Amino acid sequence: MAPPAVLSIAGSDSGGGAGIQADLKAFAYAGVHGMTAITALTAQNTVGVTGIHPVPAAFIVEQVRAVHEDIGVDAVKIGMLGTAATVRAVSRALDLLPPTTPIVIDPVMVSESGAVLLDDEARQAIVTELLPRATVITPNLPEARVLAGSHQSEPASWAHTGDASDDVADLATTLHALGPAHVVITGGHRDEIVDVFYDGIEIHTLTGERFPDGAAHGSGCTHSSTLAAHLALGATPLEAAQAARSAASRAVQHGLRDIGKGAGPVDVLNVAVRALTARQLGATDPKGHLSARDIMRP
Ligand SMILES: Nc1ncnc2c1ncn2[C@@H]1O[C@H](COP(=O)(O)OP(=O)(O)OP(=O)(O)O)[C@@H](O)[C@H]1O
Ligand SMILES: Cc1ncc(CO)c(N)n1
Repeated sequence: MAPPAVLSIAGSDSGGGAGIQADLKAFAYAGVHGMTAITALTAQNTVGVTGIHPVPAAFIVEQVRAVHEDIGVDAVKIGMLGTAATVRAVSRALDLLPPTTPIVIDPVMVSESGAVLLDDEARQAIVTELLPRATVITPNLPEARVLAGSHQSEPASWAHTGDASDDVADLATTLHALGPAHVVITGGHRDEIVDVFYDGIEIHTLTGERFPDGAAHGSGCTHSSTLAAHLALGATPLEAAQAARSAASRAVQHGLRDIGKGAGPVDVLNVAVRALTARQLGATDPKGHLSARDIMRP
């Protein structure tokens, strides 16, 4: 039987750490077929973003139409949007899909390296046009504060610092009132790594080990894509959020610290390949960097 087909509507990261490049790896790790509708090209590496080239609105819709008409879309993950025109195009594109299609929105605002990936008008458009359509939204703590209206986006202050005074559960409730069916506030920006899940009734805290942040570029993209994949596979939103937390956390644990001069990319696939290799061949490469081809060899 064919695996579910999951669509990422997101930006491209030329450095291969975040954006659609991370999303496709997360889809492969989850065992679903990944598809993409690219919203913007970024010229990006581990240190910064040197250029952003938005895709014309009509062409964003065209990409979604193409995959919907032939392949079908079992769940959607939405990442970097950039401009209000793109937000509106994505909203139009979602109108093409059956209304029951699970939609996961990661309201990407700032890259790990500090670059602004969403302008002010687009932020407002996300709140009015997209949040009410979401099955799950997955902001990190600074994004949650901005969406809740309590903070302006101030990239320089978005360091990974803990903020004990912030009541994350209250924030989740405030965001839920904006229309999404479920809210996950991810924990990467706090001292303790706890994802907070809210379904409109109960708060659940998803705990786990914190690994050093050295190679966490793409953790949020890996998280939201895994979540969408598991919804497509039939998991409940809470189960999907747990699977997403676990995949993102392992991807940070095995992140590639030696790639680039900044925060290295997370690595969700290599984890899977190593695990398979160890199980199937009873051995791993001393460096642990095996390709899928290596494990397919007779
Ligand atoms: N250092 C870490 N150790 C373990 N898990 C982590 C770590 N950092 C992030 N995570 C997990 O990764 C997922 C994404 O969280 P995070 O808050 O980092 O997203 P983000 O800030 O949107 O990511 P990005 O940096 O890609 O924009 C969450 O499930 C979170 O718990
Ligand atoms: C294209 C893209 N999407 C998302 C992020 C957030 O990590 C990024 N840095 N780049």
